[in-house]
Amino acid sequence: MSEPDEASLPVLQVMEVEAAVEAARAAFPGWANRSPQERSQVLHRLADLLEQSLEELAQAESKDQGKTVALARAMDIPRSVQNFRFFASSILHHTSECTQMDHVGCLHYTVRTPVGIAGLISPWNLPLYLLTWKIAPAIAAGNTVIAKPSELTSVTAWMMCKLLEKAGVPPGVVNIVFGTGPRVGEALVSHPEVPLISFTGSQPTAERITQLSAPHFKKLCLELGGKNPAIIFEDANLEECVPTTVRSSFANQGEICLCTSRIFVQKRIYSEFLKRFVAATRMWKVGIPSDPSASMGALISKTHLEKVRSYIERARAEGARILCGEGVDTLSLPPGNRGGYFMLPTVITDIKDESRCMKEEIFGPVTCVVPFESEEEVIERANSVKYGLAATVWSSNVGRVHRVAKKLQSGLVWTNCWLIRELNLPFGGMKSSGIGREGAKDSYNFFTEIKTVTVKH
Ligand SMILES: NC(=O)C1=CN([C@@H]2O[C@H](COP(=O)(O)OP(=O)(O)OC[C@H]3O[C@@H](n4cnc5c(N)ncnc54)[C@H](O)[C@@H]3O)[C@@H](O)[C@H]2O)C=CC1
Ligand SMILES: N/C(=C\C=C\C(=O)O)C(=O)O
Repeated sequence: MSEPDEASLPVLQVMEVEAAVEAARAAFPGWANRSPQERSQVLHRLADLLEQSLEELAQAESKDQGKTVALARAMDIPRSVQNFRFFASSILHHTSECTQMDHVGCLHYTVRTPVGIAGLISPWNLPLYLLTWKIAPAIAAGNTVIAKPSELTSVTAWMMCKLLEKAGVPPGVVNIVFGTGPRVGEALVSHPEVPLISFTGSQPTAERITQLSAPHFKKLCLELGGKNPAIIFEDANLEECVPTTVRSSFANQGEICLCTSRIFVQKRIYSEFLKRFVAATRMWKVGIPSDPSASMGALISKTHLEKVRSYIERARAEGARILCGEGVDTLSLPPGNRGGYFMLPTVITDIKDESRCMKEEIFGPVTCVVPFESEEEVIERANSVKYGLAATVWSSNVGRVHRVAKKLQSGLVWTNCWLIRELNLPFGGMKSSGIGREGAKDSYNFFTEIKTVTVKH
């Protein structure tokens, strides 16, 4: 067969979504009727196979995305394995509600059933990690899925496809479609037989998905960006706070929706914190992704690198100070890698809360540090952006930690730590950071329909 030409590619990709819907529709009754135990066994087998391919997958993820192999090996692939193991186990433990109305002789209970064909769309920053975070709960609950990884990072999804049959996933249960958002993503979102969409990515795309889904009243779970504050009180343990805040700002090149990008430091410790933070940032080595001593690899694309750099330029033009990183320090790379999309982790200060660098998601290795005086003031400033995804609070005062956590408009608050994940509990954001939550019970609720049954006796 000859290669398709450019003009026929969009049509073929949309036809692929149609074929995936047919396969998912055909597979649904058989898969939904299996017991949770049977589905659980299949998920465990898939987890085992992914784990056996850990090194190969980590190398591929790094090559495709730009992150270090060390991070893919320690975080992305193990978490993908854990996603399947976790939902293989949690699906066995759900219970339903029951209430009685003895005065009218009635018993009421709820039943849950899988929704049908789930549409899953994931981004490029944590490719297999986020794709499996959606596939695992969806199929554990008895749905069939059509999953679309980002067109920028599709390789590990394709590698996983080759393991599905071996794991015993019946044909048609997991369908992975490849292609761009406007072509393949929209064909999936607009399809009348796909009643549910779980999406992680940018706010403009989420808006488009919401518009396309509206005529069909689809169930939506949208996990979007953040402009995450770190609030550092004067009684914080800086020994722990500084290295963790460097990690929370620059892990995965700052390309995690949970990364810190606004650091508020109480005035009394501001200079001391800045001194230590800048020194620790300078130790955060940028290197080629295969370098085991590198903390950070390359950004995802030239376009993205330019976007991230443009924020630094903007801050400079506004009179902010760049303390380290881009334009201040020299990036040292082997000659063959100098054309890559690398940049140094960058710390900005003397910047106003109204600056776009303090308001908009940059999604790169850039963080701003500003001082604050009081608890009330910092809560108001932390909440003054449109996002509400993740915050960190650093203090040794237990009462304050609880008080501040409660007042922050944020779906997640980590105190004296960052990115310690409890997969049982709800994950997601408020305000423009999205709608819906994922996690053991929340994912189960999202990927099932509920029905109330009343029995008169
Ligand atoms: N979780 C997060 O918070 C993420 C945030 N971002 C933010 O978004 C910015 C842009 O990154 P992108 O990769 O362009 O994100 P994006 O939102 O465009 O892409 C995410 C996924 O949505 C798909 N998609 C794009 N347009 C679509 C449409 N019209 N219908 C259905 N699916 C569609 C893409 O193909 C990809 O699989 C980043 O610079 C960053 O600020 C990006 C990735 C993850
Ligand atoms: N959704 C994202 C990160 C999630 C991390 C987790 O579930 O642990 C993101 O960066 O887009």
